[in-house]
Amino acid sequence: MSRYDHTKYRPFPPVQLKDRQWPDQVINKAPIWCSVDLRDGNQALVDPMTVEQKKRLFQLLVKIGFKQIEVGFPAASQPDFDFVRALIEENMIPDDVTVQVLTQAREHLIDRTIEALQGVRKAIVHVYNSTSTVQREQVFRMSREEIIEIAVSGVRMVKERVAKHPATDWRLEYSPESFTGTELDFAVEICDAVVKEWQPTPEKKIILNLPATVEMSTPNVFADQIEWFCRHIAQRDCIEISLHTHNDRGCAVAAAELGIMAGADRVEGTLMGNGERTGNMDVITMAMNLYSQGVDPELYLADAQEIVEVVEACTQIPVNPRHPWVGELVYTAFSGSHQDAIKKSLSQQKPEQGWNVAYLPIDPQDLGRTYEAVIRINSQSGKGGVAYVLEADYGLKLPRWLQVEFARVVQARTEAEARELKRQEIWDAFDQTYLSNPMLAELVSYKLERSDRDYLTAVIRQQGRSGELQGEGKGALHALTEALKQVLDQEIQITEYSEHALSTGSDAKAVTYIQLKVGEQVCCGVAISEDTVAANLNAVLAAVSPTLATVETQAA
Ligand SMILES: CC(=O)SCCNC(=O)CCNC(=O)[C@H](O)C(C)(C)COP(=O)(O)OP(=O)(O)OC[C@H]1O[C@@H](n2cnc3c(N)ncnc32)[C@H](O)[C@@H]1OP(=O)(O)O
Ligand SMILES: CC(C)C(=O)C(=O)O
Repeated sequence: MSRYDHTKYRPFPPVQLKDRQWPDQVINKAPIWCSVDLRDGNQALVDPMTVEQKKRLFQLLVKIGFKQIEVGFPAASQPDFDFVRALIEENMIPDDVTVQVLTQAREHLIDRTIEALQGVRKAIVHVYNSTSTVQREQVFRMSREEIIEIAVSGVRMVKERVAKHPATDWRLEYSPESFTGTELDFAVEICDAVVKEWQPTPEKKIILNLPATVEMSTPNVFADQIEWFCRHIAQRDCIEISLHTHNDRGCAVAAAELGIMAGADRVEGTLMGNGERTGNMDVITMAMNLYSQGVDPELYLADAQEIVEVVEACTQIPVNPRHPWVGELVYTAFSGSHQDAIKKSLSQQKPEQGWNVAYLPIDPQDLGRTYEAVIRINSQSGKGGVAYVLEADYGLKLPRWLQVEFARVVQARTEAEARELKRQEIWDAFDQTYLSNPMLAELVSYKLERSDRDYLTAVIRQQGRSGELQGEGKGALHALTEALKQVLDQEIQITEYSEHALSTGSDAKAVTYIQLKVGEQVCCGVAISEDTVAANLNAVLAAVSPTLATVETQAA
């Protein structure tokens, strides 16, 4: 019999809430954020953070703008205790930041927790106990009443102890841990009992934190749980409802978002979602989701690279290159149709109309990323991407027909080498193909006499051989093609032509792109020169070079 047997699992029961209101809500302001990186994040690490690592991460959290930071479980270990002491004794906590600490509802742990907080200006003491059916029945083996008693006596112990330290501004947070696995009526009953014991006021609210300790359902069911809870809890005006979602099903952010729509005020989470098992709710993702909707997330995430570096250094967990908003590759398109759309959209942006770029939900520059990294070239890329690179880095605005031709050159290389081509390599390929190929014929000098017709005398060189061409026509280009017709003994027709300035100022250069039909053959040439006429002539010479090279006598 296979162990891979889904029938041993039961579906999560839906919440009976027919008139749910949350689906019509819109999030139009940031929730109260609380970082739990230094506690939930820390407790899930292979090697918990040292005091020094915790200090570094704390400073980053402050810089980002968190006003509430859970700094640890001081009764858990000496480093956790020492870190809280260091924050207080080294005066590291800004006036507008409140530190939060977690403790079980056990007397010796509460004593040690309060001891760690001696002298702090303000603090949130966070007490939890498990309330879910499975924990009550299998772990604690207690009745509902006994579980309520753990919570209420824990809160009472905190209340008695903090009363002895009136100089500190104390707040209480209570978590019915494993809320998602708790019957809703019981979650409300135990929280009502805690609220009654603590006696909060509308001015000094208690925080009731409803954790998806384990994510057990789709986020809409979690939102139903939150809306049901908010409707049934007593003294709602004295309570801040907080969420603490985990990512077991990969929906922690979605659950927190829907939970806010369902009436919660506050969200706990970690940077990049580090935390137990699949992690905590990722604050960066949720904050940037708000930002991308035009809502101020009230967290400053512009130094995304620094955030990634500090988190990686403190957690020893690398950030996935596909991580929402801050991953290395999340603003990069390799695929042709994406590149084409991004290139076209970017060129049409009007700041006064707001950001509206295909495939880029935000402007990467907001998070310190460059447009250069947006388009990278491999065998999935197309002409638009190649053209974008040449324009962004080298100012070349390739006409469409040349984009098509050069993209073939790049495609052949990426396929042959089975790898990405770096931007410099794209330029090198362009340069070698069109500009500095040793077999190209080039103009050494020219003389143009203008009257009703133009008379051109040009000295050219190709592969060490030089010679003179003479022709007349309407303009220099025409005169040169007429001269070349004689030499090559073939019809020459200019089928495409375009030119533009390459830079401005005294060192301005012109670039000419030309497509010719030489006999039945279509050939392209590109030339760059400070002299527009020379650029035009050289582009024609470049285009005819393969044919010219086969003519024995013409330039010898
Ligand atoms: C969902 C969460 O993330 S909750 C936070 C979890 N984080 C941590 O546990 C990290 C820090 N924890 C620790 O370092 C340790 O667990 C300590 C120091 C707090 C406690 O250690 P110990 O007392 O040795 O053991 P342990 O944690 O296994 O304690 C379990 C006992 O506490 C009881 N208990 C567990 N949680 C709670 C609680 N929140 N409130 C009251 N009692 C609790 C259990 O029923 C069990 O009782 P028993 O000894 O009678 O069987
Ligand atoms: C202590 C609580 C809030 C917790 O970490 C959880 O339930 O995941």
